[in-house]
Amino acid sequence: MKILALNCGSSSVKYQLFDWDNNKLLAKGVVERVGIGDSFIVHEVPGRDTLREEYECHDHNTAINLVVHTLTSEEKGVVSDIKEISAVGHRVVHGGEKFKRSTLIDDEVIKAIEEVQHLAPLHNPPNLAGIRAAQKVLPDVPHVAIFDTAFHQTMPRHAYLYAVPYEWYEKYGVRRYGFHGTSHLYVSKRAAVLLGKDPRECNIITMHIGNGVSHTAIKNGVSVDTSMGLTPLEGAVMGTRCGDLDPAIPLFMQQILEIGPKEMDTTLNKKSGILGLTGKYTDRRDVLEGAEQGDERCKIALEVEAYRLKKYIGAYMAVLGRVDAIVFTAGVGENAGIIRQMALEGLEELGIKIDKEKNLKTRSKDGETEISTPDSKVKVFVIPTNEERVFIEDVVAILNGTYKEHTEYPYTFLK
Ligand SMILES: Nc1ncnc2c1ncn2[C@@H]1O[C@H](COP(=O)(O)OP(=O)(O)O)[C@@H](O)[C@H]1O
Ligand SMILES: CC(=O)OP(=O)(O)O
Ligand SMILES: [Mg+2]
Repeated sequence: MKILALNCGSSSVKYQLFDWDNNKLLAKGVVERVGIGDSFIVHEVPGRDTLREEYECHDHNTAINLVVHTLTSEEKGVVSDIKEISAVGHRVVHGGEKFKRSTLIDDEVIKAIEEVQHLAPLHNPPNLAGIRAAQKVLPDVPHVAIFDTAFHQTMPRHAYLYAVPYEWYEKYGVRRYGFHGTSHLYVSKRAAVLLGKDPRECNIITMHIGNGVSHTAIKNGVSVDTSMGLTPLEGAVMGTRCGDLDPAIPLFMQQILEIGPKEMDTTLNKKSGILGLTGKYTDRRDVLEGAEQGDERCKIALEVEAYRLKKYIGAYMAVLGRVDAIVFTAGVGENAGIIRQMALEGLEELGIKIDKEKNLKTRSKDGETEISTPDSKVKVFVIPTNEERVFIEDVVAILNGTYKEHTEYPYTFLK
């Protein structure tokens, strides 16, 4: 059984093709700059040279066709016929309150995803475009939706409710949903394996720091609080998103700048965060280099980002009471030792001690690594995330009728 995992972002399509029966990754890759111009595909097949090819993709439909063409092409491909693909798993960022688990896609599911797409405007529309395009090229196989929000549906109401008129929740679904669920699920379970414990006995803080950034407090294996909210705009400082803010600021600035809510929404989602603070960069590699060369705005951006990370660690330690481990993951969390150090320094009294040298050296390519000292009460791990692995396992479990709640261990990566 060969399963295709698709993660359609606003301007990219990430994919993995996995041979389940032989437990083997056949290929993975990404189409970048979809709909922007100068798009290209990076296609990796284990044991072969990585391929990078320019190919203009004006929309997600073209990008999905390119992915399928690349996977089935004679010289670059890994399957000879598209019919070898048995099912497709799609990341869907916002599932609202309706989806507490992964679900086989039908017209009703698509309708429900459409109904909440205004809550994740950067994410759900491309997710839907990806589903439609993939259904067109693979009409006869099951397609499964895997929701970012599903993992967080265990949050208690005191964590997911905002202190606004209660009818906003009842009538309009205004509450905290949380995102990056498959990443928080994957790395927290892997942390339990590293701790040698049952995930249901572990209290873990997961720090997903990529372009989008979110943190989760996981108590006895389930999400009890998370930093993103109604939309993926709340919480940490992100590449282009502001994160936590005095809610008066947008109203105040809308009046001063004489702009409407749409423009404000664009500013907070696309022109804030690291980009807003530096005025030029979103990629932390650029920011780190800038800071090293003395650029004051890059230094400020790093300080603000790291300080916010530290605040969430403190908050979630209070939420959990006892913490077994803190996990850093995603592009920045896995690779930027200096940002991890800035977030963790000064927390020794709280039982968090870092091996400074090891931390600074640790990168994604090193695999799962403990960066705390042996006498640190709280273990700190860098764990490369693998959201697509969760998609694939959910698809297989749904097809086999063995799908269970995640606390009941359907996942093979727990071994
Ligand atoms: N070596 C590195 N040092 C610092 N940051 C890095 C490094 N490698 C990648 N990143 C950061 O990771 C980000 C992308 O992370 P990723 O998890 O792939 O995000 P997303 O899935 O949200 O696109 C980049 O914007 C970049 O800032
Ligand atoms: C929800 C979210 O922010 O996702 P990403 O990090 O992929 O942008
Ligand atoms: Mg991501």
